[in-house]
Amino acid sequence: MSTEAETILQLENVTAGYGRIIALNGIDLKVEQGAMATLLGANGAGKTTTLKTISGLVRATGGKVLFEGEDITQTPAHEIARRGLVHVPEGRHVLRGLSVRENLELGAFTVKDPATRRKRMDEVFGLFPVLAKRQHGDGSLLSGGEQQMLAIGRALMHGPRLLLLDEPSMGLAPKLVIETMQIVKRLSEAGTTILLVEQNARLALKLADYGYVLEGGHIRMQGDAATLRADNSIVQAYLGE
Ligand SMILES: Nc1ncnc2c1ncn2[C@@H]1O[C@H](COP(=O)(O)OP(=O)(O)OP(=O)(O)O)[C@@H](O)[C@H]1O
Repeated sequence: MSTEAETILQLENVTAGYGRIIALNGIDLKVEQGAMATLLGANGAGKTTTLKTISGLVRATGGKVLFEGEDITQTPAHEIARRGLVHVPEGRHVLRGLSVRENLELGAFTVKDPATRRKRMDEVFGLFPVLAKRQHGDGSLLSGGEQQMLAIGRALMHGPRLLLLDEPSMGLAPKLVIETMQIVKRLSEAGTTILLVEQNARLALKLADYGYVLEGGHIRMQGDAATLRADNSIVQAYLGE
C-alpha cells in the first residue's frame, strides 16, 4: 500500500457483535482510493460482520468507521448507501416477481436524476449484456451466475465510491467463479474501489492489491496480496486450505 494514496475507508479499533456474542474484537483496517483490498478468514472469523458494520447493518459497539474522512459509525445504513458506500451482501437477493430492469431500478433509489439513472443502467447493460437481453424477464429466473451479475449491477446503479462485495462466487460452478472474479477485476480496473470478502483465498489474493486475514474477530495478518499469497503457512493456518 503506497503512503501517498488517499484512504477512502478506515476502521479504528472496531468492535461489534450480536447480543453477548462478540464478533469483532478491535479491527483496524484501511482501503485506499482505487485499490482492491480483500478480507480473508475461515468460517465465523467475522468477515461478513465487518462488512455489515461498515455499511451500517450492524452497529459498532466501539471504535470508529471513517468513510472519506467522515465518521459514519452511527450513520444509518440508507444514508451510508446514499453517500456511495454500497454493500452487495452474501446471497444474491434478487427479488422474485420483478423484472431484471425493475431489480436494477431498485438499486437506484439513491439516485434522483432520471438521466443519471438511465446512463447507469446503460453502463450496467454494457458490462453485462446478458442482463440487457433478459431485462424484461423475471430476475429470479436467471441462472446463479446471472443473478450475481444482477446483484452487482444493482449496486453499480448507485454509482458506488466504494463497493463491499461479500463472497460473490458463493455457490457458483467453478467456471462461473472464474467469470465472476473476472467481472470483479474489470470493475476494479475501471476505477471502482473494492473491499472483497471471498472464500477462495488464493483467487482473491490474485486479484487484490492488499489483504487482511481475520481470525476470531481479530486481524491476524495483513500485507501485500503477493506476499500473503507466497506464504503457504498463512494459507494453511488461517484460510482453511
Ligand atoms: N445474526 C447473528 N446472530 C448471532 N451470532 C452471529 C450472527 N451472525 C454471525 N454471528 C456470529 O458472529 C461470528 C462472526 O460471523 P461472520 O458471519 O461475520 O463470519 P464470517 O467470517 O463471515 O463467516 P462465513 O464465512 O461463515 O460467512 C460467528 O461466531 C457467528 O457465529
